[in-house]
Amino acid sequence: MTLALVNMSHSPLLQFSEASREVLDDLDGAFGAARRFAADFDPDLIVLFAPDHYNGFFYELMPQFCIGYEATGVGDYDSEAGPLDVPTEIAQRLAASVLVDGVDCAISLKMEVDHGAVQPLEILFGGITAKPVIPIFVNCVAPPFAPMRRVGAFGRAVGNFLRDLDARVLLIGSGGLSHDPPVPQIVTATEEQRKLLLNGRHPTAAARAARQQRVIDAAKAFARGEANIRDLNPKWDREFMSILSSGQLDRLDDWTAEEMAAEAGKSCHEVRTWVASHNAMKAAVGEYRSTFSYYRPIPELIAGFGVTTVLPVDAGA
Ligand SMILES: O=C(O)CCc1cccc(O)c1O
Ligand SMILES: [Fe+2]
Repeated sequence: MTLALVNMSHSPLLQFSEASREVLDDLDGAFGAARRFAADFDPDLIVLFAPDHYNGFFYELMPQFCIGYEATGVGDYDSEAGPLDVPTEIAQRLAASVLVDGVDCAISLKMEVDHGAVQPLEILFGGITAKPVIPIFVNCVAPPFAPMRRVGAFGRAVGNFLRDLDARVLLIGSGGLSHDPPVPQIVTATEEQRKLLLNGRHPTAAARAARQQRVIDAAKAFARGEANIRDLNPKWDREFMSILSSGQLDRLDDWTAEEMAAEAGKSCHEVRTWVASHNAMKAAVGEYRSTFSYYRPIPELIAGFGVTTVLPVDAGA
């Protein structure tokens, strides 16, 4: 086993925003650093912790964690559609091992993934089939949420399996830090939104376009300071990132979902992918160190945007 980790925020607004050249160039610099890190590491396998935004997982049956044995990109926001290259046999052994380790985890023989899983693969590797990847869904948008200590335990169970796997594995955690994009909420949903949240699989092109346009318009208003969504919280984001880089992951155990959303917006729960992946890293390798870290609050993307790369302490300089 040899491990490396990349955590990165995502935003489908990257392709649809009015962010300035300066902002996009700055962000591209961070993507470049993460891309070089991934290329240097040259993984045999990617283990990708990702949220879903009501494209593959719905309230009809909402797990907290799900390991994909096969997976397909749905192509929202022009993200790449089609099958991922999932090594099914390893995914099966991973799931069995996580269960034996004491964390109840769903499996999917036909997972559908959205920009949350696809965007980091596109940015780091140029596409969804460039490398074998095991996608792992972590519920980050649909309350109620697993307690943070459970997210940690899940990550460690994944790490315990990877420790004994004979492969170079790149862990990825995908998702924003503080942010509050207008994803429909079950408690305030209209009749039509309720249908989407319950089982909105495979919407018509028109329905998808309308839904996405709402988010694109909200981003433009937010950048002008006019949207009715929660502000980004750079202080919270920086503190969260410094806890992860400190290695003291148990400091996150008692964070409650309500406090997190109150401080950093409803979609800040996407940090659960960072927490799971860091716990996996720590369980597999022991001490780790950050080798690159970028942060910038980017309202045009509705994202406190972070990019970090991490190696085991004993991996050399
Ligand atoms: O329409 C959606 O599905 C939400 C899109 C979205 C926007 C900003 C940051 C994100 O992380 C994100 O996922
Ligand atoms: Fe997201």
